[in-house]
Amino acid sequence: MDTILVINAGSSSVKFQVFAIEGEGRLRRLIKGQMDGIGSRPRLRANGATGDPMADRAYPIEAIPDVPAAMDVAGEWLRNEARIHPLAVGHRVVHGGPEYERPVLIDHGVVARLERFVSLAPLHQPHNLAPIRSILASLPTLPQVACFDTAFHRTHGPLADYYAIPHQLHAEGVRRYGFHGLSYEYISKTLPQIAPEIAKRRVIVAHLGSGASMCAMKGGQSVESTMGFTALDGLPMGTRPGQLDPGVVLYLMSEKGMSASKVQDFLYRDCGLKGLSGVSNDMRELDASADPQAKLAVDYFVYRIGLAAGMLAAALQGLDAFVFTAGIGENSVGIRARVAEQLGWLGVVLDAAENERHSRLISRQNSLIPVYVVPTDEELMIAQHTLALLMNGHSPSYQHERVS
Ligand SMILES: Nc1ncnc2c1ncn2[C@@H]1O[C@H](COP(=O)(O)OP(=O)(O)O)[C@@H](O)[C@H]1O
Ligand SMILES: CC(=O)OP(=O)(O)O
Ligand SMILES: [Mg+2]
Repeated sequence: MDTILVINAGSSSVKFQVFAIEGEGRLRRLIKGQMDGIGSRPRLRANGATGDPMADRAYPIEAIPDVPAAMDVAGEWLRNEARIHPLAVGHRVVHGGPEYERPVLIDHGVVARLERFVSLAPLHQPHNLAPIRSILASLPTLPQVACFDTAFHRTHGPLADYYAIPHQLHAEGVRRYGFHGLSYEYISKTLPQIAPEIAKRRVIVAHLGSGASMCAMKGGQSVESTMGFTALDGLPMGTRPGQLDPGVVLYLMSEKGMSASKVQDFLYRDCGLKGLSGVSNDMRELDASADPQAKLAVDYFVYRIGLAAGMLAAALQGLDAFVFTAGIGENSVGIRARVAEQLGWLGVVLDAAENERHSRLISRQNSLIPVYVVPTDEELMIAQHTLALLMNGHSPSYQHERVS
């Protein structure tokens, strides 16, 4: 059977899926797995096509200290236990820089170009490129496809793409790229099946995971996002601060004597929920904690989502729906309830019972803005792009007409 393997390394997880290629370019999911809880409670889980469990193993925190260790365990399981020999491999690559506005077949030249963005996504890009390089070395003829977090946002107009800095820097690539694009693309493709009329209008999608961002969509296209040049900006995250006055960085360097690489490590690994709470980067542990700093960190997370919603609603000049997705958005009843409360001034009225049930629609009938929970599937998007490149040699660009 011909299969496609998809690898998605996030900041606290390594996700993978295997799809069978069926007639007329259809895909059927065979395996869905992840090694998650990196840095808190590492756990490998994999399920087969019908949700049947194939693996469920917990590891001590020291056994899986980081993403490369998680990647090794997941890779070993796929090779030695699941015995996967794919026809092609699709990879999530977080940063595509200014030149990649659609998925691309990988060769050594592509890898070299993507290496240039390692410093712009140090939590992700090295881990995205490591399996690509290792497959290129061991199986050089196996087709590999890179799918970018940044590509979906290339529909942004200039006002959403520029910083107020000299133009030359924009020309060099210092732009507001935005991330989590594969997740937003999935929501954009799925929403027309859930709410066809609303999907054509103004929607805010909140991707709340270990990394977190929000996207303003008009007619299914991205017009604005909370993330920018790197995945540090916008909402507070597991270990990243979100929006920060650049003066804080200057202070760390000039007053604290921190080098650029120390500051980088600090901003990517020691801030966000982890830094503010001093307890954990994991929302589940913060929810369960009685520590007042843990409470402050959760309050801050909810507050900043509310602020970002105001900003994105302004970008859209109104709002027709709000969507929750990703680890926290799909699973945390409490965070969803608190965010909905923050959105009360926009006319959001939560249905507490539907929220508890994790229903697709969690707002009441009299809510001015319907609120949805849509589980994301970045791996399916990657598999579809990989198959499209295998079959036609190209994948659709997002650079359709700009939405004004
Ligand atoms: N039931 C839950 N309640 C609260 N948070 C949860 C729950 N389940 C998962 N999460 C959060 O989701 C995060 C992982 O989200 P995910 O989208 O998988 O992240 P990433 O892809 O960035 O690694 C975890 O860090 C955890 O905080
Ligand atoms: C870009 C980013 O933050 O990704 P993740 O949420 O998977 O860590
Ligand atoms: Mg993720």
